[in-house]
Amino acid sequence: MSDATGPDTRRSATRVKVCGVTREADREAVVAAGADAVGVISGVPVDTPREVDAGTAGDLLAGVPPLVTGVLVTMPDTVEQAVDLATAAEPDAVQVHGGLSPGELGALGRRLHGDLVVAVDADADDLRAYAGPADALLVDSVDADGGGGTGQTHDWERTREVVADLDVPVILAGGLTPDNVAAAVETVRPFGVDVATGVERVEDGERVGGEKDSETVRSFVAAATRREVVA
Ligand SMILES: O=C(O)c1ccccc1NCC(=O)[C@H](O)[C@H](O)COP(=O)(O)O
Repeated sequence: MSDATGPDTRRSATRVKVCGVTREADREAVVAAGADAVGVISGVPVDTPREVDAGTAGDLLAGVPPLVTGVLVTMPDTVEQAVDLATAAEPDAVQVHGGLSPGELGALGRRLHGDLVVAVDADADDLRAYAGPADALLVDSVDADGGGGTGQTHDWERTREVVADLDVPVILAGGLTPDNVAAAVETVRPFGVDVATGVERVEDGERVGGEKDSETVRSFVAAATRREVVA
């Protein structure tokens, strides 16, 4: 904890996950930037340029080096579906969005080899119920289907209360960018932060969905962790 005289160790230890990696070169850029986790999205019913097929997810996750966490991000209809995908892709952790109940998430967690990250709507009332089966709770600005990658921020003050209230590590997501992530960390004091669209490549003023910009990724990690950007 920070005080008037000492360093703020919680602040400097913020973990960073970069999500929606679809290409090997982007995975390498994310790792080189010093991110703690690489998210690969597969098995989602929503239309997103960040989704890859199960085989590609497995290949991308297999190339995540030791000491960096490869996260499979999915929206299963059933526990079985998530187990099958995780068995095929062999991630270090699984992040689940969508409609599984807390009971189903508990059953899923018991069948996974790695950690279970449960993504929840920042506006939901029953966050505590979802924290129970989760190894970490990802508090996100989700769309009507429960999917992420919306690029929208939410009420950080409320999420700060969630962080203070729950014992489980909380990862802040939703509309984070290199420009706002330091303020978000300062306000929410999360265990970690997560970004997808905020580090994508921009061409002719338009964001290119599914493609990361290595410079922006580096700036994001540096801003989230207060590290210097190394050219
Ligand atoms: O990114 C997606 O398109 C997506 C679709 C369906 C389920 C999950 C998805 N993303 C999960 C993430 O962890 C994102 O990083 C998170 O929602 C934050 O996204 P953004 O607001 O774009 O930073």
